[in-house]
Amino acid sequence: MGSPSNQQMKVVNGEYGYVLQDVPHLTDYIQDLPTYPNPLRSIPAYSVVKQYFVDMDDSVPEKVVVHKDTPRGVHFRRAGPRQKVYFASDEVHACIVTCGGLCPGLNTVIREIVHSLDYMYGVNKVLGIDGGYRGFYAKNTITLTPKVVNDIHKRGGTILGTSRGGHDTMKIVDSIQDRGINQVYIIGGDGTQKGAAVIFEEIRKRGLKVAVAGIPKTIDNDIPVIDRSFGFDTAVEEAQRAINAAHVEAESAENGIGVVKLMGRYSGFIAMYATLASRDVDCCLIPESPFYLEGKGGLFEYIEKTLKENGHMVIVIAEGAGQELLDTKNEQDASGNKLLQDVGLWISQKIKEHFAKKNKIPITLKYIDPTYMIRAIPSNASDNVYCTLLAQSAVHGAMAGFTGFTSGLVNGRQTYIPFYRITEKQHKVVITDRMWARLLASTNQPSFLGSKDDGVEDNDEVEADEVENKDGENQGNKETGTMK
Ligand SMILES: Nc1ncnc2c1ncn2[C@@H]1O[C@H](COP(=O)(O)OP(=O)(O)O)[C@@H](O)[C@H]1O
Ligand SMILES: O=P(O)(O)OC[C@H]1O[C@](O)(COP(=O)(O)O)[C@@H](O)[C@@H]1O
Ligand SMILES: [Mg+2]
Repeated sequence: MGSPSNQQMKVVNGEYGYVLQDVPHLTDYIQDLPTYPNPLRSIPAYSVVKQYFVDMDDSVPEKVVVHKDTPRGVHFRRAGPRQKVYFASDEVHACIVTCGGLCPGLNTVIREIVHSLDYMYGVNKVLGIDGGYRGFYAKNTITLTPKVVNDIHKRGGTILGTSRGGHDTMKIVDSIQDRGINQVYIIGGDGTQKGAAVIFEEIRKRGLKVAVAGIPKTIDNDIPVIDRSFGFDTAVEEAQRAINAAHVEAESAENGIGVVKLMGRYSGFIAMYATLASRDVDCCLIPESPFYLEGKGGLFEYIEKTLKENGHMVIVIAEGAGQELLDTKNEQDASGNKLLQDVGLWISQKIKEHFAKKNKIPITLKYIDPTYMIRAIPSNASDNVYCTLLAQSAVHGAMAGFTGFTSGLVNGRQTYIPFYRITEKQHKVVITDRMWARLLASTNQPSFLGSKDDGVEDNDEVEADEVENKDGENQGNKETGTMK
């Protein structure tokens, strides 16, 4: 994707260093659009809520830890229903698409978009696009009604299907135009949101009255700005089952070692949180923290020491960890994501070889790979509520005429975030933050910083994040009540 256009970069500067990184609005490029009173006013459940409508000037700060002399900093527009809407109920023809890898909660988001459109705004023309972006021009659509989606939150996956690759901007926007769609809800990760940004750009160029709303999806929690991604909480919880199994197996054998691989292509949040939650893990390996096997301060030395002291151990490894140590083939998936080698299998083999060579310590190693089992389950209670808020915020935003935005939780508040902030970088664990230090303290594992080629100095992304995270604690993206 090229640099964001001026339309996408709407910045408002206020007093005392206040900055609003605003999102585009249909009126930015279409003049004299009619407005309508928000139909929520006449719904009994909502009409009793005091101050139900969000004030036009409400915004949410990106950083909540401040000093007395620092400027007020970057803010995002607060999400929620507005007094006026820019679509009449019977004028709306919405569509929903899910792209990229699976994540717990996708069906809940789909359900809640359909329900919010219908029950809050009286909209009953909603299409599901089958099989990701390419479904816009290559497949049939699915008619979505509250009845059709009523039970889907109990199922894993996405009832719409998903895919990688196949993003053809012109064909997608042609299809949107030909079908008379005027609200597009795009659920997906970093790749998907980049695709959404170019779709928005083309729609704006064509001058179409079409609102484009993104809902951030990533089981890896690798999307910046937002507190955490939906499905992450579920993934951490489900990972406990695999870790427990590894621990039981390891404990039951002499010199038992349990190895658990968890998802996390570039960001090790699932592994880090699953480790912190479990307390049975002796070593957590993530992509952000390079490690080495042999010699002083290396993994083998630590395994030997742990087996001697405890008689067993559990290792959690994120799928993207240690890839630089493997024979990587440089292959990509259809979306351009690097295809990874199975690091869990590799490390299990290396450990077995090491102890076989030593001949002194017989070990029993069990390797557990629950990655796709974790990804395919329905979302837990807390993620279900979170998905509902994300979906409702997206619908309120599109109805209010906002476009080119991702709905996201920032410091515990729902906001509208411009696409360029979501796609500009990946959110990663900062290994010099307190949260990683807590993990090292809890597992007692080596930091692997002793090696001269530990890679930390060379990791630009980590350094950039470190600066960003000065007020943070390596959780979602900053200090919040949700993920401390
Ligand atoms: N830079 C990009 N521009 C346009 N579309 C993209 C871009 N990167 C990825 N996509 C599209 O977004 C979709 C999902 O991307 P992918 O990386 O597979 O998953 P995720 O969105 O979960 O990161 C795919 O259909 C892919 O073609
Ligand atoms: O679904 P695939 O193609 O097997 O890819 C697996 C990848 O998908 C993920 O689960 C999520 O990645 P995306 O958010 O990019 O879809 C990664 O953790 C994992 O590396
Ligand atoms: Mg991705």
